[in-house]
Amino acid sequence: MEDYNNTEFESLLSDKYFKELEVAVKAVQMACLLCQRIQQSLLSKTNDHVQSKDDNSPVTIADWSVQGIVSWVLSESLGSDNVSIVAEEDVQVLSKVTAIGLLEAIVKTVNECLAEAPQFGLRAPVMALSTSEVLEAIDRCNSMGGSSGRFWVLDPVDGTLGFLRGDQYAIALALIEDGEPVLGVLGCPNYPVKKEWLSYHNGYRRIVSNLTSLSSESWDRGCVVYASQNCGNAWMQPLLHKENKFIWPNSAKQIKVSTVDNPALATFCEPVEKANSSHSFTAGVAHSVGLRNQPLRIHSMVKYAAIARGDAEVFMKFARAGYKEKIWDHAAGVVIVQEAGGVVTDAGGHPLCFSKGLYLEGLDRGVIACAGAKLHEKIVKAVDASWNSSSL
Ligand SMILES: Nc1ncnc2c1ncn2[C@@H]1O[C@H](COP(=O)(O)OS(=O)(=O)O)[C@@H](OP(=O)(O)O)[C@H]1O
Ligand SMILES: [Mg+2]
Repeated sequence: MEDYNNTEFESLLSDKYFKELEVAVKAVQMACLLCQRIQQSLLSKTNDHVQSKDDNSPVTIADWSVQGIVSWVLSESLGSDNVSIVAEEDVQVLSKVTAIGLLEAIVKTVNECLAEAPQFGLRAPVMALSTSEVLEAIDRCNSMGGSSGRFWVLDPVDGTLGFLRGDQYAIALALIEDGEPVLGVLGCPNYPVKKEWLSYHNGYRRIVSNLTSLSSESWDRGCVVYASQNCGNAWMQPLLHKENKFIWPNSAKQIKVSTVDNPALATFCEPVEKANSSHSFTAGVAHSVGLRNQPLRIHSMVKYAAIARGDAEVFMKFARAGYKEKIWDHAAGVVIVQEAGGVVTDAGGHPLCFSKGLYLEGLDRGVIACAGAKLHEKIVKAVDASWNSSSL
């Protein structure tokens, strides 16, 4: 990881999407702070057994509120006529009479968060947004994607389980133009900026910081990683801390994938839940290439950030037959890994297809992201060789 360098950032300054990137990074930074607060209050309750995403759960409030603020910030800065968003959550749910309490909590959370906009160099609403204005912002997230024009893709809280467990989750925002992801921004509110902290479970890091009154700054909790297509650079910024002012692009550092190209020396990264990706299949592939390291299991798209930052070399996701991968679970991560020097394809070696609506249509078996082309070629071959003997 190298320090921020003006010459490299020049390539972004002249980038076609520079304005969009700046607004997207600021919106995701704001959303990260919102999610950190909600996750903190969730974990400080005696309610240790929260394991579901019921209608009024904190993660539901976080999901909708992030959708509201990202949509509002993008529209305010870029013009609402230019903003079309595909997002995970279905707005119909909020129109139900039974959702009144939920809606009140969302409006409050959105307004608290938007009041902080000036800290990020953005305009806050003149008056607190009304319920109908919040609903209007959320309702803008009704695009169905497609192969032409521009649309944003948002996963407001990716890795619901990680969020509920006090572990990793991501806020993922990408811009797609004519079917191609051109910008990717991943907010990782619990992913440590310093690699040394990675070997400790997030719960442990939290306990240590409470016991020793280490502030979250001391272990640099949380970062935003981002990239613009064809810039050949990807960047990481720590999350903004209380009272600080966000200066674009404050303390951005360039990130690069690992240089390890021998699969036997690589670290594999995969979903935590074996229901989401076959652990036995990926263990078989790992074994076949002589890999000895334990897999790094991380909730959510933070896995893409881990590859882009060089914390792991291979990310594989092989869902059960019949499951269709969604575009919002991959778009941001793909741009970031590719610009950091990595390669992302399906198991047939084809690029992921973001132009056919909400799903990665035509995906061959699963997703493979690697730190470089040589390593990728070897992993694709190993997957092919293991596939026929697998039960997937
Ligand atoms: N059965 C199944 N198979 C594959 N993928 C699934 C499945 N169910 C859900 N999902 C999607 O996976 C998203 C969570 O990503 P991960 O698989 O990386 O999560 S985890 O590490 O297992 O927690 C998760 O994103 P969120 O819903 O935003 O959390 C889902 O979109
Ligand atoms: Mg998701």
